[in-house]
Amino acid sequence: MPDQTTDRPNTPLLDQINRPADLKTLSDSQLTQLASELRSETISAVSVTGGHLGAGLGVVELTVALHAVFDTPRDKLIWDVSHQCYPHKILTERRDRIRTLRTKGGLSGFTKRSESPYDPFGAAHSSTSISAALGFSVARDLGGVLPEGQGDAIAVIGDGAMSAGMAFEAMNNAGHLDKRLFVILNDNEMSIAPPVGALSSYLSRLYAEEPFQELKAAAKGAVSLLPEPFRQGAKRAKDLLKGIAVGGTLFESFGFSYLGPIDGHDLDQLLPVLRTVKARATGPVLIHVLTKKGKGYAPAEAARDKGHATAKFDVVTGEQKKTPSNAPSYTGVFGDELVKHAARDDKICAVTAAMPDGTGLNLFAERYPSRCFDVGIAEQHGVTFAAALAAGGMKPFCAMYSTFLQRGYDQVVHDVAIQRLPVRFAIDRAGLVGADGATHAGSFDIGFMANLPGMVVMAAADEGELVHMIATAAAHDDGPIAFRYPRGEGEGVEMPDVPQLLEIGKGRMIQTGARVALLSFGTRLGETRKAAEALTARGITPTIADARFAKPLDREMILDLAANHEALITIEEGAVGGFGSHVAQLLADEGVFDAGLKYRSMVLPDIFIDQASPEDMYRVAGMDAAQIEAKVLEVLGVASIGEKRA
Ligand SMILES: Cc1ncc(C[n+]2csc(CCOP(=O)(O)OP(=O)(O)O)c2C)c(N)n1
Ligand SMILES: CC(=O)[C@@H](O)[C@H](O)COP(=O)(O)O
Ligand SMILES: [Mg+2]
Repeated sequence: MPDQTTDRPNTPLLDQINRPADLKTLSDSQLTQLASELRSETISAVSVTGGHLGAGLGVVELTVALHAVFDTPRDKLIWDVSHQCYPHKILTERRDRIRTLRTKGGLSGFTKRSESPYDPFGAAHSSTSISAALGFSVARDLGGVLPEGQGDAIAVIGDGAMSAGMAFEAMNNAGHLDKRLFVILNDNEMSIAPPVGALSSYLSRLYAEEPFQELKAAAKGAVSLLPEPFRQGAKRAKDLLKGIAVGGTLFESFGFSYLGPIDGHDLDQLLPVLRTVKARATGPVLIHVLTKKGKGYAPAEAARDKGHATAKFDVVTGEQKKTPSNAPSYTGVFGDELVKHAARDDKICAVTAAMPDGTGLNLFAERYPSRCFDVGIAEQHGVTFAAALAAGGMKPFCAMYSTFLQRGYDQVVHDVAIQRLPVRFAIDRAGLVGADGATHAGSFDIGFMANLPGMVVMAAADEGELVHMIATAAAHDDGPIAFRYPRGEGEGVEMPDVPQLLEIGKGRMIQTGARVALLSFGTRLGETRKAAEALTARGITPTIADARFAKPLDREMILDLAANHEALITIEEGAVGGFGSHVAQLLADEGVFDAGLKYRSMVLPDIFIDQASPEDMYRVAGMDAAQIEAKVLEVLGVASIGEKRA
């Protein structure tokens, strides 16, 4: 029951836990009680902050069991993606700050080395945990020294994350090195969307073949039944538990001992199994644990995404407190527009890497299921697959978040760009994204796409522009093309009745002024306009242009702006090495600096910016309207308001 005075759950046992070592003093039945309190505390905390709820609720018992059995931080507990780490944070000396999750100055929503010694390896992109656990195991065996010591390495990886190539690369290597390490496969039959692909079917078969109830009944005696040692002997744990032979598992062929499936919500199963493997394992062991995403909170269990991510919510009703939107989201505009194009052109198809809802392709999948491909968490494969779809005469839109496209970069270079294949990259979550912080910021795509020969790179300044760019990309058959747009809602502009086909490499003038030209690439155009208004009030009316293209550049427009203004400032939501760098290169090559142009480039600073609201993050980056105004004043040598007052 919640404590009515504070709106917080009653957690008498949890209140006595300051660190994981305290769990060692609890009996198994107290650990079960602790898990229940930990679940209530997690729900309560996320109701205040919003964030990733379902995954954490699914691993509450697992978190308790792991901390009760292993000795963190000496043992290295590595959470894959780490969106399920909130219960872990509560148990590892961060409960006092748990209601600051994902906010400016607060706890990160992911594990983070700089935050706690209990987070030995940061994550937020998926499928890195087995590689990391293997690295720790090898470092330990080679005598690597850490202040907290080095014990076992344990990776907890979800069924979605397990489908990615990197997880298999790591297992391949781990089986070969034969190091003692533990992989907990947390199988909840969910990714963000229902998982897809052969591995998912394989895992379902694994436990469909096991009469789970029988296994549950046998589990209390599991310790004595476990094979010894795990790595040897023909019989598998599951064979022993059930008394029949069902053949080797995929994981065993990688050199892992396989144990499971076990009920990940039952501490009577988890504790003996973990204690035994800790005592006896010599090589790599995979423990297959079945859990429910959203477990123990009805609204999450009932939700389509099992409470994967939520806004702040009312704990009693589960109702989310979403801020009403004033404009369509960029993602929504992309999803709607692509469906319209697909209706007219049956060659248009779409690829997502496990993010059908996040990229807006869910609508496409509904309407044109045979032309929409969720490839799972497999950005590398997704890009190459799209390249071959293009080579095969289709018109693929490869829709990925900027940050996740990073994982498919060699494929962008090697399979798409070098072969000049017309893949259309819809790059969502471009720029700073807010609560997910630095790991999810789309900071680098302008740089890494625009430096590729033959790649066309566009950025939408608003949702209307996005409509034009989708149409332009659909029509562009001569090589690859990319368009980027941010997370969240658009500017509220009037939507075009008919999409325009943009001339490749041509920008547009927004307003003509004097002395200084502001050349924006992307959605900073809104802040640029605000800055221009403030400057106009001070008697300086800047010229504003929207570049639309970082590659190819609108040379004519840029050189014209340079020739007719005392100063030129470029503004983009990306790191150094992007649009501004290309403009600077052009200006240098054309000798414009020799003629005395004052040039400044406003880019994301050379730091990883921690989570906050996107507005706050852009302020930290020095890129809001007031900071654009200040930059203009500085470059023109005009005293700013602050300086005048001083
Ligand atoms: C490389 C990469 N691609 C996509 C994502 C987005 N993503 C975050 S969690 C998630 C689903 C993970 O599913 P699973 O591993 O089964 O964990 P669960 O949420 O079910 O606990 C996805 C696709 C990501 N974090 N990293
Ligand atoms: C953990 C993860 O990678 C995703 O859940 C991500 O947080 C989704 O971000 P959006 O909310 O922008 O879709
Ligand atoms: Mg899952």
